Amino acid sequence: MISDPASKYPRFSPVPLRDRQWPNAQITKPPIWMSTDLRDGNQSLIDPMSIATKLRFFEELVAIGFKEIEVGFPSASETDFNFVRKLIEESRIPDDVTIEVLTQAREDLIEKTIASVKGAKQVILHVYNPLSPQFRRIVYNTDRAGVKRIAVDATTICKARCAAQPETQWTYQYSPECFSSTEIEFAKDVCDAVVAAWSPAAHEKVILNLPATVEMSTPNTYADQIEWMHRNLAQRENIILSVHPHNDRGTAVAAAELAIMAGADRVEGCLFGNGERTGNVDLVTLALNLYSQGIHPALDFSDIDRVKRLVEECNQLPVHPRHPYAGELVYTAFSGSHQDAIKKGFAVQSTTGFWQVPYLPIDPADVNRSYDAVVRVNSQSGKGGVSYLLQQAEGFELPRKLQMEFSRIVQTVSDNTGKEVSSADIVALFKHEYLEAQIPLQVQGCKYRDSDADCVNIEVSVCNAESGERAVLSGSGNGPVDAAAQAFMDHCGQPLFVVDYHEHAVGAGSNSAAMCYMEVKLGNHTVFGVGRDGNISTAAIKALACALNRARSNGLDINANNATSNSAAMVPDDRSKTA
Ligand SMILES: CC(=O)SCCNC(=O)CCNC(=O)[C@H](O)C(C)(C)COP(=O)(O)OP(=O)(O)OC[C@H]1O[C@@H](n2cnc3c(N)ncnc32)[C@H](O)[C@@H]1OP(=O)(O)O
Ligand SMILES: CC(C)C(=O)C(=O)O
Repeated sequence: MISDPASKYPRFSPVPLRDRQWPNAQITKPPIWMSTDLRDGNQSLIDPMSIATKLRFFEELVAIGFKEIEVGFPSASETDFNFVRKLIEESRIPDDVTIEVLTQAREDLIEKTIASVKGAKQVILHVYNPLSPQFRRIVYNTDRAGVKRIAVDATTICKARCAAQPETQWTYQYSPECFSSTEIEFAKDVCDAVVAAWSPAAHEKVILNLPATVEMSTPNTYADQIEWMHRNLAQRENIILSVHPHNDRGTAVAAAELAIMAGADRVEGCLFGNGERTGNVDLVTLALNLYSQGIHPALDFSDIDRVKRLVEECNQLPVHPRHPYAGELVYTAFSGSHQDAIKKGFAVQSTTGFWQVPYLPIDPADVNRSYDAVVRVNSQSGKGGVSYLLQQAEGFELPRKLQMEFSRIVQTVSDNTGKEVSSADIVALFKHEYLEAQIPLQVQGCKYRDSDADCVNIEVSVCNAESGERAVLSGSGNGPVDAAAQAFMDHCGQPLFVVDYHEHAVGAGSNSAAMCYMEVKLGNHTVFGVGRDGNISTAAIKALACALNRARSNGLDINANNATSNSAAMVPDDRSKTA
């Protein structure tokens, strides 16, 4: 970098438009879309597409809903010429789709281009030449009159050649290449002259396409340029005003949107922003930006991954994982507060009414992306994401404090591995930490004896999973949980108090089970236990046993084999069997 860029890069001069109207405008309908994937996109590829690949892409563009498709530069390559012939000769162009072909403003190239589309029902013939001072001076060594003459002469030639092929319905398109860096009055002068040379019939319109061939200014400046042209062009009523923004500054989408607000009727671009250098404006983003504002773009991206796969295969270029609406990671939240808000958003989101899930501008389902992939967990994640995935995968509804406890366990794993923790990993961790925490105490069953409304007497059969010893623990209380707590307290020799518990069913019908999450105070320790069983009381008793086991594995001194006055001592396995 040089210390004074001002000595190397002149600042862009704005156009004189003080009473600009576009800042107050709103976009209320989609523009006319024109896909130039098979021309501007194709010309920028490392390996340009074969005829077969172009055909696949063309068919996808038709399926998406494009009605105008620039299919190539037939005078530049045999592949493009033959591709256009194939489309026409094999009747592959639907009646409501117009193909477009590009040519330089040179007679020989115009002739070849017109020959390439012989037999087509309707064609947009697109002619361009650069007008800017830089190109006049450096590339073409001519003056204003010189480049204007090229444009007007080419238009006159096109007019005559098209008239000789009347079976085709022609639309003429002229692009003053480098429009955004051309003196604006001069660009208007050439465009007016071109339209006059074509002299459109009453029902006919000429497309004037004003490219930001290289994006050189902030998008508001481009919008000023478009509004200026919109207000000053001589035959505006006979003109479809089109824009063709490139993305050199990374603001092509904004430039296109502001240009529509400024009066543009039509946008040319490529899917996912392919194109020369940093690309053309991304039509997927533009379309889905409209969609997110409640305006149907008239393009179908309801299976965005299918479109993305096809474009990646044809272009041999990947779509960035964070590409708006389509990237692999864009319906994913890693950070805790985002996951929390998304989880809460899904909980309040109903099937009707406005979309209101925070952090997700559109419903992923609308582009056939799955909710399952919405939340992913790494070391930046919090309880929201972890518990969301657990709920999605297994239907477990963890109470808040348990969510906090378990997310710390998950975070330790992700900190240690430095990697994302998958949904399957989270389920396995949860099962290992809680549902399989059956050492030493494993609940085998329970019985109630002589119980009434005020007092439940319970006998819990347990087994020491390490030694195989068994015991029956007895307790009494005002309900099954209270009675079981009493039995376990006596057994482990520690004061035991159930702080909180939460239950719910998972699954349905014969596969349904009860889940119980229990917060237990053991001595000075608070610990969670989780139990799952077909019987709701047994699930609670298993949760209690789980809490004891976890307290012990966390270092709390619990004598699992403790015998007290009202509980049985553990006995070896065979003795209990024979008893
Ligand atoms: C911004 C864009 O993306 S524009 C589209 C760019 N795409 C392409 O160019 C597609 C591939 N192009 C090609 O293969 C070639 O350029 C061809 C086959 C079309 C033409 O090749 P060539 O005849 O060798 O011409 P080339 O493109 O090098 O241009 C040379 C001449 O054409 C003139 N020329 C270039 N562009 C234009 C234009 N748009 N209109 C009129 N004349 C032009 C130049 O002034 C130059 O003239 P000179 O020989 O008198 O100095
Ligand atoms: C031919 C024109 C429209 C072009 O591709 C450009 O200026 O980028």
